[in-house]
Amino acid sequence: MGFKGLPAVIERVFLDFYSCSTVCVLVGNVEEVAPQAFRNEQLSCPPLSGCTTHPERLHWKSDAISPALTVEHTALTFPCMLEPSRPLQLVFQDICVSVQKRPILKDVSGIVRPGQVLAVMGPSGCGKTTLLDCLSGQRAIDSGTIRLNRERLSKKWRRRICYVLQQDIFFAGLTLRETLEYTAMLRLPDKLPRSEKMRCVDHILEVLELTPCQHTKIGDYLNRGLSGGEKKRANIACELLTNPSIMLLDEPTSGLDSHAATSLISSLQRYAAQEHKTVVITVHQPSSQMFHMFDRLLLLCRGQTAYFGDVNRVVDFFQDIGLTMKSHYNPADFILEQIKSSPEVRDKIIQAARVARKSSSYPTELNQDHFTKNGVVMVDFRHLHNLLKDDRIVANGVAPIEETQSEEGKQLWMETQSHSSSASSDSHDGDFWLGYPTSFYTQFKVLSQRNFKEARPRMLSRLNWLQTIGLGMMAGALWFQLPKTEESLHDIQGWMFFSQTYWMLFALFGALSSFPPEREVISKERRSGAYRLSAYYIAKMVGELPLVITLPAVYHLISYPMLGFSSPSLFLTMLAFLLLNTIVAQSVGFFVGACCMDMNLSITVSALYTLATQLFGGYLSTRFPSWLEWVRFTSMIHYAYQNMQILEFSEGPPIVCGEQSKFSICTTENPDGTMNKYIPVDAILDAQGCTAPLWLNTLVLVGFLVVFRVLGYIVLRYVRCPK
Ligand SMILES: Nc1ncnc2c1ncn2[C@@H]1O[C@H](COP(=O)(O)OP(=O)(O)OP(=O)(O)O)[C@@H](O)[C@H]1O
Repeated sequence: MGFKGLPAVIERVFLDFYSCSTVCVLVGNVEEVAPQAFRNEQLSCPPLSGCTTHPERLHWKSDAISPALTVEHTALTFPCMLEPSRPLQLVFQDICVSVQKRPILKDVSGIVRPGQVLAVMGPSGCGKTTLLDCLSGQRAIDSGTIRLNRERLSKKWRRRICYVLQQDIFFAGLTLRETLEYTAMLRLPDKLPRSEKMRCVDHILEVLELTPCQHTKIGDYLNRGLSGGEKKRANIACELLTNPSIMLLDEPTSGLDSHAATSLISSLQRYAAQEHKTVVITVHQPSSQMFHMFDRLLLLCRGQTAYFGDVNRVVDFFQDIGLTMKSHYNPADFILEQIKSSPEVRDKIIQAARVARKSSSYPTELNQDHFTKNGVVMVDFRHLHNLLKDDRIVANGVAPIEETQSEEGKQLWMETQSHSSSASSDSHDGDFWLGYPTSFYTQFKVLSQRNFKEARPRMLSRLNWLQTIGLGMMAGALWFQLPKTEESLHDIQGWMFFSQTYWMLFALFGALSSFPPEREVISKERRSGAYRLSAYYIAKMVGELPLVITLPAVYHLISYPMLGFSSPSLFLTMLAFLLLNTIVAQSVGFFVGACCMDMNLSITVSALYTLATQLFGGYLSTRFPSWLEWVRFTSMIHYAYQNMQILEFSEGPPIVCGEQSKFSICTTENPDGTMNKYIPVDAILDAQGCTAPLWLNTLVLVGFLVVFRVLGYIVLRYVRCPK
């Protein structure tokens, strides 16, 4: 097989700005030719995966044996080596949803083809968001069907559908670019090199005109960052990155000025047309210019279809039932006014929409029996097929369309054929679309980096540094160079108890407050199938670890030597135990934060627990009513405090007995007639009614750590899982 001249063609294709996403149509023996061709050319970017590793994805004409290899390309505008996403036709039939027996959607049907934009309009509360929730698979429907091409919507499609929510949910402290970079690292497949992922980010920023503000923080109501419109576009940008087949956007234009809204819809419309995406947008009151950018319109009225069809025919539809629009009037305003005018007019419109369903121009895919007639699947793939033919788009699983008698261009696929083609398409891109896009390791790495970056300004804020240094100095000054005598014993224990309690509560409440804002982002990302919960959870623990131990370490560094430094090894051991206790308390904070959706409730629960754990810690009181004795064993401060005492009093300088000692060991003579000069550590602990050794206390603390972290995971996994 000769392919002289090919290098130039390939080079041209690949050096094009859109090089790496160019869909190649190789006509020839692809198994032999393509890999060799791509190998021979030292391409500036790794070869298109679809061309090399998945030859079946190519538009393949085995009978077209050409002496020269022909390479054609389409200007798909995704500038990186993403898998070409398979165009999907979205068909929903007779969707019914009710909440507490109140119908929210009633027999709502529609169809959107690849390259089309469907606008869902209607008065507030008519069910637009509910419909998008259903189409994204995030809300169960009572009856009806939702199909992508010919297959019913199921969980496996979730990564092909992107759902841009009405709310803009982000980490406020990250910049726009950081947000997009982390999204790209998490949601684009591992086989794409980092440089390619960054190219995708650059491209999306450019397409959505976000480049000038890429280094601006997202911001929130306290710290201003991106404007409302920029946040909206950032929201869309995050979803676009994954190159989905279907885009659902809930009111993307709300809060934007008329120009920004029109320009956004225009970008989306161009994007849908060029890249054959299926787009559904809910809008409230579009301008006339924006209205005409949509291809199809679904008008909802109290959960029922008031119109479904071409945008350009809606005015005629209203005219046919005697509702005439004045010239130069915005059709969007006109139809919404009619729908809201009076119950009679409303009923008339809904009735007319029902009649229209029976007309011959109504899409046949929306007929009840379309997908099941005679055991065959009838799909109108005319549009898809034309796209494939005209634009040389090669879509996974759509390529082997066999044209039968093409009455009105309809394709008749035997069930068996369609299934085999589907199976192959699903299997060859299964890793990306059906499994997670990235490995556990990548998810863990990226999420821990993101967690560190996001949490650092919060946990190591200037205020926290000031507080820590001030507190360390204050504690050091208060307990400065205490003599190791029985008279000072209570004060030394005071430093230990205070240091333990303060840092444990600091970590607990820190973990608690980090959860509510983070949970929204995590739920959104998990719903879209971006990563495993386990990867997030472990990454959160690891990413925040250096942050949670920094301040207690600084405090210890300042206050402990001021208290009285005896040896470096004791200093380090005390530090290690202080940090262990802090991490244990953080686990409790994770658990409570995961359990309680309500911040007030979680603060109340934590305050109760921490007060109890302090009271039973062994410093404030050593005598407990017998029926409350057991509570001290649930107090993490009890174990932490015991450990500090064991270390300090056994490894450090011994405590000299007081003149009028309350310890019997100091007042009782030894058998050899001598008196004890020092108070042994056991005697100090005995006085508090505790004698557990260091290893046992440590084991219990580690048990607290493991149990609460595992419980936190179980709660997030099974109780607070995003719907
Ligand atoms: N989980 C729910 N519980 C109770 N009512 C609900 C629930 N979900 C939706 N509804 C009700 O269903 C109706 C449709 O809500 P939906 O959010 O879909 O409307 P919408 O058309 O998107 O409104 P808007 O344009 O104001 O955003 C509303 O009356 C809403 O109160």
